[in-house]
Amino acid sequence: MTLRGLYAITDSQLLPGERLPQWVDAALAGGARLLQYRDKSTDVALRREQAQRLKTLCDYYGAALIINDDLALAAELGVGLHLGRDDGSLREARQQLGRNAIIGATCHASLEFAEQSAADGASYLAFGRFFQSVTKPGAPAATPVLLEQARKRYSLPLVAIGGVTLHNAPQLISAGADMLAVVHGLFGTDSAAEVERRARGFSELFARL
Ligand SMILES: Cc1ncc(COP(=O)(O)OP(=O)(O)O)c(N)n1
Ligand SMILES: Cc1nc(C(=O)O)sc1CCOP(=O)(O)O
Ligand SMILES: [Mg+2]
Repeated sequence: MTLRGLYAITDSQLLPGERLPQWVDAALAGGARLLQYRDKSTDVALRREQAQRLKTLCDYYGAALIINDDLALAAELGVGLHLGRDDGSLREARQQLGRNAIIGATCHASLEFAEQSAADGASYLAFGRFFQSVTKPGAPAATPVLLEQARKRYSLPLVAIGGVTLHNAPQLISAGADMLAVVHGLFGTDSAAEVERRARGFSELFARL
């Protein structure tokens, strides 16, 4: 699958109960290509059930599901994985999930992290945060210039994350982002129709720029 376009990321506080599948359905209907299940709870049964439900939705829309942090759950469902700097070995994850699995790596604002992640077998390199983030205000800051430098150095897909909105998205795509990873700027609304409208807006930017 081509890693380009909107990368939707879930948030358990923004999407409680039935809002999770409904808002995700809207994001996928609006064109999101990747969906990350990001849930920091320790309720294994609930996480398994929710991830399975999201996988069914992704399959329907032809999108790819990525699990945040949890190699065991990704392996159980046969889907992708996103790992941060302290979330375990990317090499081991690649070995376990196989060469075709999508495995993403957090690189913050560091080309050294990017170098290491590329060598360890990452499918994409994620940089951020580019703007003030409601979801993760303490994440280290990155700039579009870094994205331009990474673009020159890597042919791997580049993901931009952190405070991304429809308003600030074009400058990240112009700087070289292949995917925009978005939580609040996509799901932070009380209306599923608005989620779909935003998702379409992001998707159209990739068609245009
Ligand atoms: C696409 C993408 N990029 C970065 C992150 C952040 O991962 P991490 O640093 O491990 O932080 P948590 O998301 O686990 O809080 C991400 N999840 N997705
Ligand atoms: C999970 C996460 N990681 C980040 C990083 O910079 O590594 S920023 C972030 C939160 C993204 O949510 P929002 O779109 O609401 O800002
Ligand atoms: Mg993590």
